Amino acid sequence: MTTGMVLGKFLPPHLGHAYLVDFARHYVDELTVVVGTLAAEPIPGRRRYEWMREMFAGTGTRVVHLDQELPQDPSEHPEFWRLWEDALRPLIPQPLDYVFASEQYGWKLAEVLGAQFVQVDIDRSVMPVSGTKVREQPLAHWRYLPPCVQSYFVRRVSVFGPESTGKSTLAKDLAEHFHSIAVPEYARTLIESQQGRIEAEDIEKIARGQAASEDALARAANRVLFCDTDLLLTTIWSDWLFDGCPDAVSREARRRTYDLTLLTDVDVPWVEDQVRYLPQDRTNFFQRCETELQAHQRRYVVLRGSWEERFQSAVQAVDALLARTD
Ligand SMILES: NC(=O)c1ccc[n+]([C@@H]2O[C@H](COP(=O)([O-])OP(=O)(O)OC[C@H]3O[C@@H](n4cnc5c(N)ncnc54)[C@H](O)[C@@H]3O)[C@@H](O)[C@H]2O)c1
Repeated sequence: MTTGMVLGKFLPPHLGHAYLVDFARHYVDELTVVVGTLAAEPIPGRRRYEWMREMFAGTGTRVVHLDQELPQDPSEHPEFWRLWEDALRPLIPQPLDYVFASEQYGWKLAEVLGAQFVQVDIDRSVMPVSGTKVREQPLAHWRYLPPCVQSYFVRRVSVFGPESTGKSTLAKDLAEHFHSIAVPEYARTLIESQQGRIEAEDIEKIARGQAASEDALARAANRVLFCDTDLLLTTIWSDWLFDGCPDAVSREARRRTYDLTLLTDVDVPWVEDQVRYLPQDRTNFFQRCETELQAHQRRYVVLRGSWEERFQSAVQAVDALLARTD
């Protein structure tokens, strides 16, 4: 039986790393992937370790987490190699036959661990991507990211506002225009299943369903996810209808962040349907929406005018968002 090891920071994991790990696991019988992380790095180590576990689940690959604060380059410490050997030995099989890497340091690392070095793609010619490039411009390297990592970098756009102002249609139209997807409004699903009734206890179910749907679809989006409403709007509805909102829902609403919010104004005709509550209060509701967006320091754009004008303003705002590199 042959054994091997891949070591990396995976900051974040991308398809170049996936190629290296897949190569290695097809080369040996038993592969260990060591996810080495430092506390000060920009993406939490635990998350990277979980991503790598998810990416190779069911393949027989062992993924382990090394979160010791080790020097990162031989120039940083006179005992660099001994420190790394001591840290790695307890995590890897004995004996270790092969070390796989696309780095020159692989030669020395293999020697220290008593293994042979297998060089994979030093020039990164198969998957021309790096962690630095992904962190600098995640959207430009989208196709090199696995779905779990895409969901971390996806830009979230919330379509927000009073009822009957075209939110659902706009979210779907935007999704189509940007070749992505829209998260449907979960309240509608729930309320329709109750023949139009809503009670205070439904607020938590609505919030849970909305959040679950958003998180599920974040993995399937193409760079930008359009959310037909979000939990902040659920808290406003809860206040409006039931004079208060469960703490858990308010907390979760504060925790969730959006890169852009499109606030739809009420200068369009009212359309009646089963899931409608406040025809006479749309203007007040709109004002409350704007106040809450400001209080939560959300970046937002108000959409006004005809359906076409709203759509064009929304496209412009999303284009600007996708062009941003921050
Ligand atoms: N610099 C050294 O001499 C040295 C020696 C021993 C250990 N280390 C430590 O090893 C750890 C891992 O470092 P890292 O920066 O190599 O991790 P990394 O996450 O950048 O890379 C992990 C592995 O994937 C390979 N890889 C990256 N992009 C690839 C692509 N597009 N195609 C194919 N393969 C690709 C890398 O070459 C490496 O072998 C760090 O903690 C580092 O300090 C460094």
